[in-house]
Amino acid sequence: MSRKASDHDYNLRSMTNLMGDRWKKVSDDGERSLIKAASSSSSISSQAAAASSSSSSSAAAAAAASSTGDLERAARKQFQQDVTPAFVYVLAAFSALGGFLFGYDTGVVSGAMLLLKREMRLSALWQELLVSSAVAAAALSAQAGGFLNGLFGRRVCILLASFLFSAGGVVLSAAPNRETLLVGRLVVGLGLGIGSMTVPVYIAETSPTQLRGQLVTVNTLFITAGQLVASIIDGAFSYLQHNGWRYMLGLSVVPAVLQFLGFLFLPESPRWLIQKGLTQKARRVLSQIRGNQNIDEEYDSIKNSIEEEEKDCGGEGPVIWRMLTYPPARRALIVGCGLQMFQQLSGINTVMYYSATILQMSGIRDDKLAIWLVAVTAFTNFLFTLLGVWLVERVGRRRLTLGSIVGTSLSLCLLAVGFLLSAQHSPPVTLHPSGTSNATCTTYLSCEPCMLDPGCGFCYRENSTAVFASSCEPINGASTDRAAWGRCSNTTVMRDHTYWAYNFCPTSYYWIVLLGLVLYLACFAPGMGPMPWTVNSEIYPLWARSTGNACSAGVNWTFNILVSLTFLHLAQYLTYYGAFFLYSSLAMLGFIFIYGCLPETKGRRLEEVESLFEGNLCSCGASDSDEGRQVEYIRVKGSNYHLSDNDGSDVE
Ligand SMILES: O[C@H]1[C@H](O)[C@@H](O)[C@H](O)[C@@H](O)[C@H]1O
Repeated sequence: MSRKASDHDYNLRSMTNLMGDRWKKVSDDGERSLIKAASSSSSISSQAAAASSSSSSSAAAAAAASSTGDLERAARKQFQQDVTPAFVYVLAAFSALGGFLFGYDTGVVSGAMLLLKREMRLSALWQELLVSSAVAAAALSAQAGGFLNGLFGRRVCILLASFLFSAGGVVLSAAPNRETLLVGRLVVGLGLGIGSMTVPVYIAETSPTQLRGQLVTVNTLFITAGQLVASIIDGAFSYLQHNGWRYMLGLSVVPAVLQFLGFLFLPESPRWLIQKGLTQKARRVLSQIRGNQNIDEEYDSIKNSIEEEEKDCGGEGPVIWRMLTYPPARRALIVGCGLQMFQQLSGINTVMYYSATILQMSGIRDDKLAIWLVAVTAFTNFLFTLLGVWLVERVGRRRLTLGSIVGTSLSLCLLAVGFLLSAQHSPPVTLHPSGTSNATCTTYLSCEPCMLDPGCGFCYRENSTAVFASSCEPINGASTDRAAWGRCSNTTVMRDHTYWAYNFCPTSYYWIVLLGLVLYLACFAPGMGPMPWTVNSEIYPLWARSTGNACSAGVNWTFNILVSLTFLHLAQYLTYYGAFFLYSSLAMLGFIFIYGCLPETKGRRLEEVESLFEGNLCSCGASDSDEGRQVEYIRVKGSNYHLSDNDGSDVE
């Protein structure tokens, strides 16, 4: 069937001629109203039908638009109004509170620990336990989340996660001793695991195709917002030496309760309902979240795909076994877990954690100021994730991830070069006091080996041109913020220009490291930060979606903990530059993996994505050419969408 453009239609073919290279144009100009849709003619017909059913306002809007640019803008705006009822945004926002809690609870603990270790006299082991227990619990509970999602649905799991976040927050803020703190962190960790795997799935399953990438990416934006707010709260309450940590850890209860209350009223995912045979309810929910659109086609497509899946993949045994033995699902699982693994191996959490030190290297030695500057790092991460939200539906997941990981790898190299130059020009130790309890520290000849020894720190004076009167001294017990004795045993910043550097060396190459840090965040945050979550929410067939996301979220948390726990040892054995060169090479490996294996899912219905994994695992990259099979539709002036294939011909 050939769709004719009405008199009022804007002819896409002539428009694209006018534009020359349409793809470049689309990504160059966000206002262009070319919206790509999947190639299935059925999906097109329903979208077009839906669009034509509410056309009167669009005519008025477009009539006012006189230039091509205005027409395109009007078309895009009208399209979004017609196709996306506000309810979808409400759903996404309440769900993404889970992302916020993810970011807040993982971010706030470092600031809380600074106060806690003094007040509760925590040993290094207990500090490590309190930080890592939540992440370890998350890695495990993500697996349980997969099972619970399949059994009770997305909504119940989000309710459970927000309940755990709230309960954990209350326990933490009221904790009388370290054992109770540990229980609180474990409860929060259980919430983290379940929430982190459920929220992206729920958003993906409720969003319309053309907005799905953006809305799921908003969840990662909320993660970075949570990290940003955590760093601000850490900064603010660090002045409250007594009980400040109770507020830091307890404040997460607010968004958690808000999410819990919201989800008492929000609906279950229609896809899960159809899978469970609750078809009437599913239709009601679909109508509710699709507003004035005709839902028949979407409903039928989900239902058909479930029936087909049951025929094709309805083998016996646990879902994970069926996934491993059914090639398309197995390939999707490898891609999903690989993406999450490479996200963490690119060192994001080390770089974020280490940013305070990098900033101290740049000459900011006041601890309080360094805490605030961590908020600047978190803000940069947030800002560039926002760029990712804007780019994901414009350039697609594949290109965004590839570009991001190349940039990430190069900026890690730059960071490493900065550290290498700093190490090569490390200031010498000029004073060697004798007769002290820790003889090893006093034997180091320069700052670099002294700084890399976890038991020692560098104490020095400096004027505008050089470092002098420097010594390597043991730390004061478990505390790393001052020396055990001598000039640096009082406080971190001395009045007479004597400084204590625990995990950095004074260097004039700090600007390279600082540049590396900014470039790293600018490259990582739009792509490698959000895309692993976004892609995982889309690539599994419905029967395998909960389990697939549970596994990949588990991989994310496991590598998160592995990378954080090994960083200091890595730095000790390989030095800082060695560690960052290693992360850079791992990111390069990640590039090869993504180039070979990640297909483009943009513009495809969730039910259509499985077909992308039907070839060989590493021929997915070829799916860039799938764009040749996609069509674009645009609605301007009148009531119809004009459909055109990539070669400009009308769609049959
Ligand atoms: O996608 C998120 C995000 O990039 C965060 O900044 C990071 O801390 C998480 O580990 C990651 O999973």
